[in-house]
Amino acid sequence: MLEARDLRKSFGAIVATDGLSLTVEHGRIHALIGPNGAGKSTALAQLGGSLTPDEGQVLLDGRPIGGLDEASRARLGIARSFQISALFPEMTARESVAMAVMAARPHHARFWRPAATDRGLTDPAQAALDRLGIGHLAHTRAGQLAHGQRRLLEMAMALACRPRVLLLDEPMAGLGATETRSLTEVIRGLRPDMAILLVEHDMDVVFELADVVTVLVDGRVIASGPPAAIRDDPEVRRAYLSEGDEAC
Ligand SMILES: Nc1ncnc2c1ncn2[C@@H]1O[C@H](COP(=O)(O)OP(=O)(O)OP(=O)(O)O)[C@@H](O)[C@H]1O
Repeated sequence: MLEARDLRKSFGAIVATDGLSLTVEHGRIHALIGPNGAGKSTALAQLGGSLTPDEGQVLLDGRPIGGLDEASRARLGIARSFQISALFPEMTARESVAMAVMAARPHHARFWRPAATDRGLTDPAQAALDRLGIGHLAHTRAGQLAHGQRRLLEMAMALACRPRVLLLDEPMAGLGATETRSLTEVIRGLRPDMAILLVEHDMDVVFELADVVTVLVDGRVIASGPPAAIRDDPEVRRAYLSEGDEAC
């Protein structure tokens, strides 16, 4: 569904993406792992459209989308977790999600109608909050939510756009054990409906959820395949897994 073909991206002398090719398929969770600075976030940014590759192609359903910006890709169904810190803390959870729904609509000539009262926006927003188990927080201001609740709100905002492809950059970062458990179940529940690319440092989560694991080191793919094969791959163990979590 979403494909990267031979992507290359450098920042000065740093080669952050060095010929990355991967395919994220519908109904599958594809994890992208690797040590610090391996190029995971840079790869995600190129797929999401916030960063332009120096070379290579990004394709959705076989069609090149490299010329589209992040907003245009979102309208095609590629969602990325929003950064809640960039939002207004005064907005309620439901208003925040309603804004995300509006932004993802192809024809959002709705500015004359407040997002907070437009049922066409608030109903899907409430449904997304309910799906993540935070429906009861609909009228709580984003700035008053606990960290774990904010992460769930970010996810609700991404889901409210009914994405076909979901790009997740470290969704478990900063979550406690219980929150990690519940977000893992949420992501598992999304699998049948979309293609998911997951960048995550928590290896328990990765190996529990992923159908395919791609390992990046210095911007290059050193291995890609089913979790069991990746876990046993000697090069992966040497480069990454055997170094433990502190190598993440
Ligand atoms: N905007 C930028 N300008 C300069 N260098 C950058 C920029 N973005 C990333 N880099 C560099 O590119 C390399 C890859 O970074 P990236 O953040 O993609 O790695 P990562 O695998 O996501 O790391 P982490 O696991 O620590 O988040 C690193 O060496 C990083 O310092």
